[in-house]
Amino acid sequence: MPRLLIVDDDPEFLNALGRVLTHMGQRHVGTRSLAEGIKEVFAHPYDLVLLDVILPDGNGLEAIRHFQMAPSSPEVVIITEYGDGDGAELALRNGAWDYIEKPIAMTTLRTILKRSLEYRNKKKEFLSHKTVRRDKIIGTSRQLIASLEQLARAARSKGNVLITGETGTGKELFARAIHDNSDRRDGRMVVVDCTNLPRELRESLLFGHVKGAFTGAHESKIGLFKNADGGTIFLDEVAELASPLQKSMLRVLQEGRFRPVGANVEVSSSFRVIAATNQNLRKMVEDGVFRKDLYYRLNAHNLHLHPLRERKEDIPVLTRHYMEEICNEYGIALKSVSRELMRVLCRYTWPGNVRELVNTVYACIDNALNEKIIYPHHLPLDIRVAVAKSSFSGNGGHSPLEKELDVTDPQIYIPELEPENLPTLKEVRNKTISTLEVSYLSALARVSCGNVSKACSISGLSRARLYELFKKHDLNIRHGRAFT
Ligand SMILES: Nc1ncnc2c1ncn2[C@@H]1O[C@H](COP(=O)(O)OP(=O)(O)OP(=O)(O)O)[C@@H](O)[C@H]1O
Repeated sequence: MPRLLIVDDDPEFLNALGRVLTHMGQRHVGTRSLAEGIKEVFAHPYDLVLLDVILPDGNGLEAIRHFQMAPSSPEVVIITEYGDGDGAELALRNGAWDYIEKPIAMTTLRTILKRSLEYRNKKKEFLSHKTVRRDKIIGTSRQLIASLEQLARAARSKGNVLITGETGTGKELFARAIHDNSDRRDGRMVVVDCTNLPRELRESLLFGHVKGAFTGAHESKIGLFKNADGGTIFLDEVAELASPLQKSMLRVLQEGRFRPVGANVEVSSSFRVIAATNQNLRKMVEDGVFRKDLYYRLNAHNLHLHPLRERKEDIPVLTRHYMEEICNEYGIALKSVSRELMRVLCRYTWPGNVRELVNTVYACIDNALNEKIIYPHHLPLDIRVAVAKSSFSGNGGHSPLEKELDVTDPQIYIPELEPENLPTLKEVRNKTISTLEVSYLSALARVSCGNVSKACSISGLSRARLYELFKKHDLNIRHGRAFT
């Protein structure tokens, strides 16, 4: 049964909401400050946190990520007395599931609980790899999980798929995953780069030809569509298909039959099409430069991949994954990523998306030579320049994730204080270190997916010290994605 945590400093509201939840049969716990709430969520697994905004020790909107970093990574719903558009935007951008105003109508509460818990179950299913083998697809952001859901749906169905997204977002990677998860996985996935089809040879490349069909056709040859028989054909950059080809392609897609160049009879092939584009194909249809009928044929399922700048949460995990992979490829010891470097990576906008990130990791490793830790000065100059420029552009380029990584930011951990209650420096220091450790351990549990050896290698901690720290903070290591 799902567990809910309420964080609200108003005892009356806490009691009233608690009674309603009990009446609904929901298990719940109430806490009255951010510190208490964060401690609770790190100590026990929760599915949903109902979080107030104005709390005695800080602002709930700024603490959303801290709750989500707990081992059970709960969904967060913001509940506020003073709702406004900016707060709602900030809440959703910081990863909240929803933003609602008090007093809360029973129906609203019911709907939110139902939807968020349903979403959470689905997410669990995807993350546990049971419904879809995600293979090399790395990332845990909400956007990536949504794309994985679309992937699973597309893989189960027989319809064609159109994958959209900017360059380097992983369209080909997802196409392969759809094929590998579909019932055509034993057939081939044939890739056709539609930008690169030589004009005079394109029909023969796609549909094949018979001997003597044209000068140089010394042998009969089957084309790419026949090669994909029983499998999948991946039309990369489909927006680049020349108009005459769009017409023949439509026919092939409709009939599953085509005539090789110079042949008298048609051949058939059973294939499924996955097409990809970084263009706005719908707009091209409206502008009359792409066939509407072909567009609808291709777009039985649409899978959209978000640019990396909209899912910065994936940057650390992708960076570490490729750092490990490339160090293995080079046969060198694993290099670690400094916090400063990660901060710069999270500030950059990644116009070339994951491909650019992968190339950047290569460049950093090359530039670091024998150094064990990668720092910002190992980055390619253009990235350092872009980030430096953006930090003078008003907001300092700070993303919520960057703040999250900046675990030493004292504002996060020192509550607002009355002058007469100012604690000693030692007390503040101990509290800050303690909060920092809790934050770090939970992040560690998440990035190492519960693998103790990996966690020790990332953190530089011995096994004994790792367990000691978990115990010290009363974190239950058996829960959620904690260590096994
Ligand atoms: N979620 C991801 N996890 C791991 N690697 C990824 C992910 N997304 C993309 N990549 C990697 O980024 C690189 C680019 O991916 P891919 O070629 O699939 O992008 P694309 O969208 O097809 O690009 P283009 O539009 O330029 O053809 C590849 O090395 C791929 O493995």
